[in-house]
Amino acid sequence: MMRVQSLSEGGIAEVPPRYIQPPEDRPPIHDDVTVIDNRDEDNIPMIDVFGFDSEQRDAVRKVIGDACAKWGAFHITNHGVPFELLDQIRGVGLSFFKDYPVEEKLKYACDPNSPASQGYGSKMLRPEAEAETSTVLDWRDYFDHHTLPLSRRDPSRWPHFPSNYRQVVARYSDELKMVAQKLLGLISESLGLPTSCIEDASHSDMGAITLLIQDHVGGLQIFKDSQWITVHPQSHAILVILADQMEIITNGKYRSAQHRAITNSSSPRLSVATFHDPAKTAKISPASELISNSSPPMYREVKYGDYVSSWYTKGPKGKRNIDALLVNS
Ligand SMILES: O=C(O)CCC(=O)C(=O)O
Ligand SMILES: [Fe+2]
Repeated sequence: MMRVQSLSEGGIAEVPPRYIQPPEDRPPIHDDVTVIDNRDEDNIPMIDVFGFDSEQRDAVRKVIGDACAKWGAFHITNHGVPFELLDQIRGVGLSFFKDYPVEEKLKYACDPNSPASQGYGSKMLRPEAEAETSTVLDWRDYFDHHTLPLSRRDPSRWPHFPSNYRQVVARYSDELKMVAQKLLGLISESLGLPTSCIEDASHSDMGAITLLIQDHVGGLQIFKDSQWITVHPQSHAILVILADQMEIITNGKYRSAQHRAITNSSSPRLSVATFHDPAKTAKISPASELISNSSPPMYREVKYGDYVSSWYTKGPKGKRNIDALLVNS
């Protein structure tokens, strides 16, 4: 089974064509470092959430609402997750990929035939896509963990190396779940919805946001106002990215942020993303409180599980998947 790491370390002179994006999807190249820089005032908002202190709630809710409407993504600080835990999760992740042989890691390989299967993987082509030369693969390997609800958590499926890996992943996912819940409450309230609205709609614990941290290498970009904005690494902040279900529930008032990660020719890069998703059985539709004659529903109702299936069939290109639910499409 192929992994990008084996290709990358195998002494090849050039990246195989299968991994190269078409010119229109590539960032411009400056001095051999493919990073677009942007002025500070254009950069993604940095929001102090003051430890989710109730005294600051009104003010924090307001800035979060603005960031959700304008950006669909923002950094938060004073989130309560210990810095040492952020460093530990990056540390065990990097060590897993860097310090152990691919053969050992393949013992945790994900099932290439089932979407979002837990384990060590890299994007591969389904047999029917092999012939389709337009399909581009991601130049990355990943490890997908199912962490919550606890009924889905089976740490024996997670790496046993480095030795603290499982313990750190469990602690990290528990902490990040609390942050996600607090953020979803604030985001609901910022639209005048009940605090629990987005949680209820999801039926499980979560709405639909991604919390991401990256290492010092950087390369993540967010698409805003027809340009790609580089998200500079902030070692102790957490990046919040609104996902598609949030755009549906808020009837487009808040947008899901299109994003991508670009590679460079000198350093490997690590990021850790936690995905907070509705239950597969949850029906997602615009919140009734946000619907009126002047603001008719923008999206049709969808069962989250069906949305996930269509996402894996079509792949994550652009916003195609959510656009399929537009009422006026
Ligand atoms: O590499 C990154 O930081 C982006 C990862 C990402 O967007 C994802 O896994 O959905
Ligand atoms: Fe993503």
